[in-house]
Amino acid sequence: MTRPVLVVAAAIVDDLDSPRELLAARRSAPASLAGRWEFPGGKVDPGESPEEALHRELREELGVRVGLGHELVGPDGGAWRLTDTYVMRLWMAEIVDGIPEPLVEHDELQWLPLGQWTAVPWLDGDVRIVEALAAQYVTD
Ligand SMILES: Nc1nc2c([nH]c(=O)n2[C@H]2C[C@H](O)[C@@H](COP(=O)(O)OP(=O)(O)OP(=O)(O)O)O2)c(=O)[nH]1
Repeated sequence: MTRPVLVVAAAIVDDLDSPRELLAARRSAPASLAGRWEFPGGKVDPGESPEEALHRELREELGVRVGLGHELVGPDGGAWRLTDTYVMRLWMAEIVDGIPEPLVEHDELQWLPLGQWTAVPWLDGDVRIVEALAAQYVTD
């Protein structure tokens, strides 16, 4: 069996200490994934640490600089299995510079209010992740 490819992504929230809104990104490509929502991020390049890759992807995809919070540790060796090919690690994050825009790979961004984090059609592999995330932050 070949090793899964590591994807790193961010659950970008308005405030790491008290999240009210989560940033979801709608994929524009490839056609099989277009129209579904995901956590911004991407694959780790050779020689990069996961955190370096995440900062690079967020700069390229959204034009923002972020501060990272805790990692949402998954059930698959600490990560989240997405498909036969991909496994993902996900960090909480907060924007420290820039206004996010859908620069590449996405055609829309949406700040989802707490209580509505599962309300858009996420990629199949992300559904259980966003449910686990939402369960951490209960609406008052
Ligand atoms: N970024 C991201 N990818 C996800 C998520 N959920 C999910 O199943 N994936 C899948 C979609 C892709 O098949 C794969 C990651 O690929 P990607 O297209 O984001 O990676 P990348 O930015 O490095 O892409 P590229 O340079 O190779 O075009 O993981 C998610 O929440 N975020």
